[in-house]
Amino acid sequence: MNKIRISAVSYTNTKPFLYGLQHSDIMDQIDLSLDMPSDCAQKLIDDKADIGLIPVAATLSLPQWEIISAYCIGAVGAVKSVFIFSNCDIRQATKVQLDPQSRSSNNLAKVLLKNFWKVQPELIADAPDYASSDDENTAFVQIGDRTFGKPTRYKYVYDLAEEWKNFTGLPFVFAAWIANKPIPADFMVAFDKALKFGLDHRRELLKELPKHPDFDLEQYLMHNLDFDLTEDKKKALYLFLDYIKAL
Ligand SMILES: C=C(O[C@@H]1C=C(C(=O)O)C=C[C@H]1O)C(=O)O
Repeated sequence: MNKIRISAVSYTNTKPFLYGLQHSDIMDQIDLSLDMPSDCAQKLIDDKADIGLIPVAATLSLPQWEIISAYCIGAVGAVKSVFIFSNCDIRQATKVQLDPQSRSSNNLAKVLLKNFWKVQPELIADAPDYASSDDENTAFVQIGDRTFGKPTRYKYVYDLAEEWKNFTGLPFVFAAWIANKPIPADFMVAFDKALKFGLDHRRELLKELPKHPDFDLEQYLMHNLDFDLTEDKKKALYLFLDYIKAL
């Protein structure tokens, strides 16, 4: 049988899932690659992967897709790794530079700017150095491990999962395990069992991970990230997709 090709996110947020997969027999059935989120999405769109932990915003570019797991990369309140960093209040920003590695958070920023903050800064998708600008009124989106320790460096810091909660009262789903074709049911059961093993062993995993001097990894993996794809998170996911379609 051909191996099932899986693209997972290469950030710390996905380490519990990797721990579970690497401690299970399912590794023999899969061909696993670790990619930045925008590439996870592109691999599923180009049919270079069968399953991806993809930014949920990218489902809008897939002709066929199905959620195949009860787990996700989500948050109920502040997530601590998805931000708009700014030197001015976001309502005064004239430009917002987007993170090329992101699909969901760039869209979340757009949804919040339009519907929550009700402002229309210029959105820049391909800034040569998107995370730095001399201009006081240029803000930027950034996701993942590159944000660790950064919130103290900016005058205005917006945690986008927290702002979404302020806006909608709902949790948020950044990425979900999505397939672009039917996947055998017995594989899905074994896959979720492996993911759950990883989540249940986060304390063991934490002992293996390098320490960050200015970031609380334990708080992040145990509390800020919320991995259960609950009914409320699904509701938030479909609401988010509706907001993106209306941009
Ligand atoms: C919480 C995070 O969620 C992520 C954000 C994503 C996006 O913006 O497209 C995609 C996958 C997740 O890794 C993060 O990266 O920090």
